[in-house]
Amino acid sequence: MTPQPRPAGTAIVLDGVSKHYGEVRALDGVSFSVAQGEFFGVLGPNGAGKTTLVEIVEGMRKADGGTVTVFGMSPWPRNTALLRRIGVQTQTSAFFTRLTAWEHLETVAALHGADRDAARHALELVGLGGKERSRVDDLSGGQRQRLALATALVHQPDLIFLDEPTAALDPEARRSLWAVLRELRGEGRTIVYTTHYLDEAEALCDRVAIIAGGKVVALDSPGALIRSMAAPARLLIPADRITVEQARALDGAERVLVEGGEVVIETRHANRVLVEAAALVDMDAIQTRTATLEDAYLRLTATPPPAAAEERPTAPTAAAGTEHRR
Ligand SMILES: Nc1ncnc2c1ncn2[C@@H]1O[C@H](COP(=O)(O)OP(=O)(O)OP(=O)(O)O)[C@@H](O)[C@H]1O
Repeated sequence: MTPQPRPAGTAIVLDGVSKHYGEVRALDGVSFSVAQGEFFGVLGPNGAGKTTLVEIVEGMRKADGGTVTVFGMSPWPRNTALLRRIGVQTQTSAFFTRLTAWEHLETVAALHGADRDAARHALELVGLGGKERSRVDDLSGGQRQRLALATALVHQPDLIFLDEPTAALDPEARRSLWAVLRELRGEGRTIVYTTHYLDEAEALCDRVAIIAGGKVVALDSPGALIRSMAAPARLLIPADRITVEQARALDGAERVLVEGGEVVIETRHANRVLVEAAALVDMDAIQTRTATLEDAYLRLTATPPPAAAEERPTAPTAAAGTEHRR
């Protein structure tokens, strides 16, 4: 995404933050900071500790150890000076369901001490301008998601927490919400965004923290993470155009798989393999897929197989270096 000028300063600082629930160590010495104006993603498998982390920063949970500051203040105990600077959108956002979308937002704006113009701005920003007279009850799932976002934005907070804001949206609605999120970033707001949609994190985030087992296992821009993991590119060639043996013989081919009707060649030297493959197959038949954040994420969060598994007899495998997936 195009870099935008950022407001100077740091929005969030975490230093050695830990949290236990009984025996469960949900967070274990988490330290990082988020700059003002940054679009910051928090990624990780189920149970990694993302919600716990975000709730601690929001001031909804107390950490057991370490320190947290948001705009230089501690969010715990509940800090009312911070509340007006923070907007929170969750999967379970509460609505005044019997009101219209406009009445709902106007009410939320009034509770925050914001004016009607702010409510109007939030409604337009999320693309619900045409639905202001619809009752909240009558909105579709996607429209409710947008209203949840508008509700989090109505008081024009400096720092916005988004929890899977595009969950359950159709592809077109997702893309149009991406434009809204980019606009928020363009306004210089800081965004902390939790998601399992890695394509979305790659498209939107300046940096992402990948959390696994309560620890930060990686933190960088999506591009830098992809490069640092040296995840291979994939060349896809229809299986009726090239044999697995021919593919394996190409200089630079590291792994060859058959997926559906395609021979898939994984390589960190895509150009070299492409030139070689083009001598055997029409170039138009070759599709190239470069590595994505999802590839890097899967490598970073891969759980090693249990030790006992090594002692189990191994199942017969396909030819070395070749795997078949269906
Ligand atoms: N209130 C709680 N009491 C006990 N254990 C909890 C509580 N909340 C979370 N945990 C545990 O703490 C760990 C981290 O949970 P958390 O909800 O922070 O993970 P998460 O990354 O947000 O997961 P998900 O992606 O599934 O929402 C998990 O093992 C979870 O079972």
